[in-house]
Amino acid sequence: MSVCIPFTCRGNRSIWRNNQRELSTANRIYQKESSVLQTMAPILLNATGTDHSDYIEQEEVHVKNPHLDSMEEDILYHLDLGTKTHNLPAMFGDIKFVCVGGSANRMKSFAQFIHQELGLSGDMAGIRDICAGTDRYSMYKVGPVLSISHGMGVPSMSIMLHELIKLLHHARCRDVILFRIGTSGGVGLAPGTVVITNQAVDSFLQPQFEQVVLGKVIVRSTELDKGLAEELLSCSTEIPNLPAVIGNTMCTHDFYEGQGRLDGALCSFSTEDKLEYLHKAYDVGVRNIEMESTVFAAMCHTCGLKAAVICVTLLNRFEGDQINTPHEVMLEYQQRPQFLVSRLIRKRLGLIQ
Ligand SMILES: O=P(O)(O)O[C@H]1O[C@H](CO)[C@@H](O)[C@H]1O
Ligand SMILES: O=c1cc[nH]c(=O)[nH]1
Repeated sequence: MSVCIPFTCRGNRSIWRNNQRELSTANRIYQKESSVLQTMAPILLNATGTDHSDYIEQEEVHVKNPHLDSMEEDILYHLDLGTKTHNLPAMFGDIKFVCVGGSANRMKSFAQFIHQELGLSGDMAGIRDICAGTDRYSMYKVGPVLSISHGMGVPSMSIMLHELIKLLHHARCRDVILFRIGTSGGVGLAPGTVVITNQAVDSFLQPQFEQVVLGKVIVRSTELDKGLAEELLSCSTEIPNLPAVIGNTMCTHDFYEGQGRLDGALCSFSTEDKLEYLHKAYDVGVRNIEMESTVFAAMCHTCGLKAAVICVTLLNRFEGDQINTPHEVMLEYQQRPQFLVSRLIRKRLGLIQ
């Protein structure tokens, strides 16, 4: 008996509701048979190849770690979840869309917004933070959508993603799509423009993510799903006042010097040096700068997960460094990636044309 209920992304709302009913029946069975289920994971835990095509054929969530196979229990420490303490297939088995963003408040607002957008019943005012037992990340589940904060920078995103991908794997999720909905500095774009990432590049403008492992550098591709990016761009044309482009996104390890800002506590370069760097980035297609896209793209790509990065620009970096946009305008800007992702989700669920 598997609790992984087939889910048709392009199906309609009633299919999803039926799946909810089946899932809760399955969960009751799970509670009786959890020991049997422990041995039935359909996931290739011990996949060790390096070629992405080794993993992409089945649309399951692949964990590339053979050691997990022999662990009796997996504690997802920073999410305050675990395989023995929580019935992960019951709690998360129906997840199809995962939206991540830096701020805990933004991801709570997104959960409330998507609840309304999906036309679900119930009061969302007191929505529960699934990770409330830890103050590292916040997580909300709304039907087939999971909304999670990741904090700022690559290490924070990376820790969250390790545990999120294991969570999706333990929960036996299938056909999951991940979106990063964030903010960024624009390069040659009007503030408020949404950039859908074509390629995530590092500070050397290379489409790769470098991780130091046992004192050696491992390089991973930051390829994102081109079809998904085009689908998002097409959704943007259906939403009024939502300027969007597809462009490359530079991911840095710092907000100030690392992004060529002249206004940090330290600055070792001139205005001319800054502009030369930003123009060099612009010439290779960079249209925005943020701080997590490379590790997000690399980890999703390696694990065979479809992913997209959608960040609104808060300023045009050719024109300045300080973010002085009024608070209400900033809030409206931050909602733009959410509107876009919501539209795509509703289309995929068959709720709108
Ligand atoms: O708005 P979020 O998602 O936090 O993303 C951007 O904003 C933060 C810097 O202000 C960095 O995390 C950067 O990537
Ligand atoms: O300039 C900016 C704005 C938001 N986030 C960034 O990382 N950089």
